[in-house]
Amino acid sequence: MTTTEKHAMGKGMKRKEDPRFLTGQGNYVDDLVIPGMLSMAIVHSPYPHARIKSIDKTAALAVPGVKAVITGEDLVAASLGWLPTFHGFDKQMVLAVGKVLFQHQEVAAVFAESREAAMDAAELVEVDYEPLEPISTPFDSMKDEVILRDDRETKTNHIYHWESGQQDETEAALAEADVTITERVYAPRCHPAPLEPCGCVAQFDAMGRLTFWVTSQAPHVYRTAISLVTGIPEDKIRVVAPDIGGGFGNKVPVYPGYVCAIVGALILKTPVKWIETRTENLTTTGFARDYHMDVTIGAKKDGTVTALKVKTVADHGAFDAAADPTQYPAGMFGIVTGSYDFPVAFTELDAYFTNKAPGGVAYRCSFRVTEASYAIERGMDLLAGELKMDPVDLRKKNFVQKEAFPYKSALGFTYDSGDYEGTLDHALTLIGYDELRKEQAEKRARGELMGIGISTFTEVVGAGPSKHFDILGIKMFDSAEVRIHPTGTGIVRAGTKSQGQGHETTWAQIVAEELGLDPENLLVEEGDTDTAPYGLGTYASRSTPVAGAALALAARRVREKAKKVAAHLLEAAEDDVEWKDYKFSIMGAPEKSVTMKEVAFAAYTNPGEGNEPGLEASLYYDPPNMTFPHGTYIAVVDVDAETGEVKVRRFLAVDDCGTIINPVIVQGQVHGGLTEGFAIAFMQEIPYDAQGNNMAPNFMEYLVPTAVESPVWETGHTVTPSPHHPIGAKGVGESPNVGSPAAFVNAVMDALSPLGVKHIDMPLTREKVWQAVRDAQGAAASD
Ligand code: PCD
Ligand SMILES: [Cu+]
Repeated sequence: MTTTEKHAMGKGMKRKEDPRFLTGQGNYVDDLVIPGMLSMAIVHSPYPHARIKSIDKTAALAVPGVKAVITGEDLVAASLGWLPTFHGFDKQMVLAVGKVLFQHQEVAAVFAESREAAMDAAELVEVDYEPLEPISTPFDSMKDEVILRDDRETKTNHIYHWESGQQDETEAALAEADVTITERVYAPRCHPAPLEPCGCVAQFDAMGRLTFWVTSQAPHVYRTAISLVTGIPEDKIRVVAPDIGGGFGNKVPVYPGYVCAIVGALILKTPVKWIETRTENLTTTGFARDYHMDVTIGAKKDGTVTALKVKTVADHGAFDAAADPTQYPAGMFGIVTGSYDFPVAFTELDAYFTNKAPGGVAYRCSFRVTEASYAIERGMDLLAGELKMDPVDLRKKNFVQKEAFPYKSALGFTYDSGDYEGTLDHALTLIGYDELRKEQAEKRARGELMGIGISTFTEVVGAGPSKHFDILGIKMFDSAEVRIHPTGTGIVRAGTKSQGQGHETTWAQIVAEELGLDPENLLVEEGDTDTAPYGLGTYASRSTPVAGAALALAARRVREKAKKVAAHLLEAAEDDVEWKDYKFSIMGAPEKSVTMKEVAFAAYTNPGEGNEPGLEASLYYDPPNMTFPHGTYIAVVDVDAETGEVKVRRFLAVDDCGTIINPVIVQGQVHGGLTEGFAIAFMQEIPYDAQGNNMAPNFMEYLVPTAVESPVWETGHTVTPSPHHPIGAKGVGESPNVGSPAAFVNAVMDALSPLGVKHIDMPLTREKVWQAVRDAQGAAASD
């Protein structure tokens, strides 16, 4: 077996990056130390809503080692008071001016010789606040009794209205339906909480060129954004994202701290480092979800669905800093019809300001896909309950059929491919569904609460075709560069940036497969804007669908060039040379062949007359469509009626992400995402009390499950390639987070259904489950 075959596509090659991580030698932003570097700390507002009467820097400046304190007014004077938000509907204050709008909002920045001095001094910045009435729900906000943003012309807390689909037809179909269900389901405000918080180092060199090391999922977009905000010419900016300890969508937006660090480095003429604390990460940077969704489904008696309506109220916090593509304020929420063939559908959304932190990032979700998937998968279970049908039968009855692809959904997406029933059947066999239902019936007869929850989700990932998708006007393509050295090794660069996903391995595998080289000897480099081709970065599971395609096509371009050199070496006409079994050979005479390694050497030493020397290519890829991964997830739970405790006894995830590049990495992605989905379903929320206080500002309140709490994950897969992707691959990183919350909740609701409990909003904490059981028993007793 050749090294290519050993490590090629579909093989579970060990992750090339792991030796560095496993031996503690990763290179994170906080590892960077530059002589003379200052540390920055931020002053945060204790109030969710207050007028700033004055700020006194005197005491802070007196702390030994403190070099400067800047406030919002200083930034406004330098025309740096506001940041553009990604989709361009709003702007965000860098440091508060006039008013603070959420608890923990950034008010001032302190620069000092040590982190300790900066933090001590931050506590001594005296801000005189006049507290104002806070608004902590969008339902209060929509009354417009208090207008939160006086900087905006429109005197309302309403940010925007978005809708999609056929309203009249949907209403008519719902009116005619034999059965309808309707339920408000809430996707709670949660937080990606990467283990490494956000941070940066800003340094200007003697020529005035800025190098900015930062925890960024999208370094090129940062470079452009920094240039647009600060006026520094883009060629005078280098953004470097070194190793990143998890991103999960949190490291897509540009944050106020970054602007402050750059300003500090500029005025103090010395490098500045800023590393967030855990509390800063949880309270000020991109939250996720916070969607209140009214789901209505209409169906015939036999279970055939006839219409879907979803009306959402979205809480965007103090600034509309949601990280969504420009033309998609509610992201890809239009995927809410899921895996089901709805003849008509209508969805609308209204977003409001509140005195809560800004964000609305795509936490392991291709922009609001998790919310949409949760809404439809809960809705289908509620409908099954209403019709007294098995949720499996109801789903099978309504699946988009395998033959129907490409399938145009009622909300306008063209699904590329899928085999929903095949995947579901595979999952039912793997988990032994019929046996489980039998066991459940026996337990129910004994009064025990066992539940089985299903989610058969469809996702949309790989933004995107540039005619529809852009961020700040920058089209969402991606890029790759492949350069092969004389000895047949090489360097591969892409516009993406791994935060733990394993691109150093999978990108090498894609190129190795196309070129017949050893992926161990293809160095993958991402994240440095001085060297990587321009790309939109890694989030929304777009890297494999977009950059993965660019890599395969760039490698094929290299192969085309190599073919000319091969023809020269084989003394044959180019047309008589073919690429087969990872080698160039003469058609009909396979014994005459040359390897890519031989061709690479010749490309630099003996390319042949008229052939361009060297062996490299770069390519920008604009995908024709997105990819639509799907899966069937099944959770089995036991609920203790006495304590409200839920035990996830089994959890099976069968994913279909098209062609698999590395099955071990895919399995790791699924395990990680399921653990996050489990946390979201059972323990994680960033709640605000009625006074606007953030009630989960640290890991004592915001719970992250360890291996002890997490269930054992069972996995499986089916393979339905994407027809338009050069290697047939779809994204997978987000699927487990998108598909699992509904499976967990459906399982708990199935367990509680004998008591008549229909729905509980996440997180399904012991208290909530216990309370629901008690309420149901109380209601039964008083009947
Ligand atoms: N078919 C297939 C697919 C895929 N793959 C693999 O897997 C991974 C992933 O992929 P994707 O799906 O494409 O994705 P990406 O783009 O790369 O990434 C992103 C994602 O990813 C995930 N995962 C992870 N992991 C880790 N470790 N870390 C992190 O941070 C993270 N994050 C998360 C998130 S959240 Mo967003 O951002 O929210 O939107 S989105 C996201 C890579 O490596 C690849 O290559 C394979 O193999 N095959
Ligand atoms: Cu989302």
